[in-house]
Amino acid sequence: MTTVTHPVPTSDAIATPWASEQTITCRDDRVGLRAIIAIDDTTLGPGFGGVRYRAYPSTEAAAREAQRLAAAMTLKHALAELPYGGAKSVVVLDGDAPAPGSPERRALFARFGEMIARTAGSYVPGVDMGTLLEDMQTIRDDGGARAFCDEVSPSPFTARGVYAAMRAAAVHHHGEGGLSGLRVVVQGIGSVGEEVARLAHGDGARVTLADIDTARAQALATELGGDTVPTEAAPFTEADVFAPCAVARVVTRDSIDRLPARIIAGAANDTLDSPDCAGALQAAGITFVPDFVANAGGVIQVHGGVAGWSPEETLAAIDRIGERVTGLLAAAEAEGITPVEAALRRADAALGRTVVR
Ligand SMILES: NC(=O)c1ccc[n+]([C@@H]2O[C@H](COP(=O)([O-])OP(=O)(O)OC[C@H]3O[C@@H](n4cnc5c(N)ncnc54)[C@H](O)[C@@H]3O)[C@@H](O)[C@H]2O)c1
Repeated sequence: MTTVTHPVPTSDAIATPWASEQTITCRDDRVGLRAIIAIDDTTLGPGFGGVRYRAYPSTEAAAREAQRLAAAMTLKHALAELPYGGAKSVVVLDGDAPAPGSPERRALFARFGEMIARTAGSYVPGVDMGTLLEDMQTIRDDGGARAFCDEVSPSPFTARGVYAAMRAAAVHHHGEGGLSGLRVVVQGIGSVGEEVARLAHGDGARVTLADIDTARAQALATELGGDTVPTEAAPFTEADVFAPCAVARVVTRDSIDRLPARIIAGAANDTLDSPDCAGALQAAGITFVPDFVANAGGVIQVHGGVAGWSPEETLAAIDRIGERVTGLLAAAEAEGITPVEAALRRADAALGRTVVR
């Protein structure tokens, strides 16, 4: 049996109890489970969102992350016109994660699956940072819960959508040539960033790559005839397009004056450090494609599987992210608002309420 060292959650465990429609804590000491499920909004359908498995400095931080990411999923699904609400869960990691395929890991996700099943379909999990397709299979098979992302990785589809978004923004700025001849900096050469770099390169862009795993970035740069920069230099590297595909909040209020790229479009959730960055970017002449619009390719692919779409229909739906970006950029210009505000107004209309700005 696993030894559990987590402190018992106290009354301050949930950061903002009313931030989500429902926030559920889960605990089972026998398998070392501490988890938080945030179901942000079910107006458009069951709350769908990944299971993040990582360490947190406090229970409050874990709850905040679940609620914040769940709210972003609400926006993502509303903008992608998918019949899902927004949700997210975090499983708190204490020490090293049990190895994939180990009995400990299976017991943990089986138990979490049982707790997810109690939501009676209001929460549908998928993969996220730290979780694997096989964890979703455990949640489904041993826990008895509905789970998405249990067979196919969403990452290549997310990358395709990011590329469509980036290309649409480039056409908006530079005309039909799209990415041809432009320099694209990709920060984070993981499962999404690598494919984004390949697609941009295939479209005639020169790529500059950055990853904390410098060998990984260098190997791909060599293959694609590009170059590399240190990760912290990536946003400030001379370029036409900056694609954040690693960590959150890389665009801060005081960094905007130093960003050379005129287009920011990437996969990373929560790219802006604070909401006022959107206006500051616009004032600086930088087109920011909202991350929750650009990175919806994975959830569109998941829905294609649920709805029985053909592979062609799924890819066409992902490619329509480009048309959506074109429409948002045009609406933002016409109305004198930021692309983020244009997207939030669409979410307001879909959800029948004003979402938190
Ligand atoms: N995978 C998806 O389908 C999907 C969907 C929506 C959003 N996202 C978001 O896109 C981002 C990338 O996802 P992924 O699946 O490719 O993740 P991943 O874990 O496969 O890759 C992340 C990469 O970023 C690198 N990295 C970590 N910190 C870095 C830093 N400070 N600077 C530069 N590189 C750094 C890692 O070494 C790794 O190569 C994440 O923010 C994720 O939340 C992913």
